[in-house]
Amino acid sequence: MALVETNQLTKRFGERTVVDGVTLSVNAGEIFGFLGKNGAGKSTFINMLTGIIRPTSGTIRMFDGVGQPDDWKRRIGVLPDYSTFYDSLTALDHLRYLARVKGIRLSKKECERILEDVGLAEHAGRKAKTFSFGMKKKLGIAQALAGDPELLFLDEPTSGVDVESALQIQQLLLRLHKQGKTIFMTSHNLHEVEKICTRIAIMKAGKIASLGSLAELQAAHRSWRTVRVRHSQLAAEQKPELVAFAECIGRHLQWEEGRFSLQVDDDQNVAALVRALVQARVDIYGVHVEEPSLERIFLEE
Ligand SMILES: Nc1ncnc2c1ncn2[C@@H]1O[C@H](COP(=O)(O)OP(=O)(O)OP(=O)(O)O)[C@@H](O)[C@H]1O
Repeated sequence: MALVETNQLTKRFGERTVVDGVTLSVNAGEIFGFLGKNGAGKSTFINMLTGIIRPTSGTIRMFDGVGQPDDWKRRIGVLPDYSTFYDSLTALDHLRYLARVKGIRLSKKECERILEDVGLAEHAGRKAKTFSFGMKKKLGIAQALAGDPELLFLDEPTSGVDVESALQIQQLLLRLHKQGKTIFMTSHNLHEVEKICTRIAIMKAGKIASLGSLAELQAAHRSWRTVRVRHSQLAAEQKPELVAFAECIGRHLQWEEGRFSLQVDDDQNVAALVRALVQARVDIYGVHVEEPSLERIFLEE
């Protein structure tokens, strides 16, 4: 079931088209990673889906067309690209306040459970002005979870937080996913996206440049796989010839003492490389072929 479907969704600010005719659908049960360089249009896209800004043109269909736009607000939880906190309100107050704005009931016990989920249980009664950046991020996620929404829009849920907090947030997202929640998130942490997202879109200048699971993106960019070889010592006169051969069949050659890496676009070239080394009587200690990382796909997209 598609929880989010957009058709030719477009947003212009003045003369500038920031989201350019995006047609996309996100199904129930996905952790959908929405990537793109700064200014690609990700937040603008999310802000249209969450009703913060109005599209210039195109359509949005939520929850498979079931329910009214007023209900959608209660069925989604949002961590916006910037969150506002009130210095003199505690973490608990923030959840209660958000519940009132959303028009949902939230008991103290439920608030405490949410704060526990995000790792803020001990700080429930502390005022937000005493919170670190990472704690505020967790509080923002707690607000998104208020009312047990089935669909979460999280704009950079781990940006600016320390490694330990980022891992805790990633674990939380995986737990929420296991509980059946659908998550639409942006992130600049490609390693995190590789680890937790079930499907990925890369946005470029307002359009979707790539879309699919990590395996599908890798398959579409297979020409970028990297071969790593560990080998025995080369005689001085052997190296120029082997380097010339490697550069002829691949690219981005990096050769150090006893090991090299090369990008190739065809399995035949892996075989040719190994043959060339064997013919040169070089002992091969290891050959490892790596699929392109999301970082490489992202940079070359
Ligand atoms: N209200 C606005 N008025 C004019 N321009 C805007 C407005 N909101 C966003 N923009 C512009 O739209 C472009 C896309 O912004 P957006 O915040 O959607 O990008 P993003 O992909 O989320 O970037 P980042 O990764 O930095 O958060 C930017 O150039 C931004 O300056």
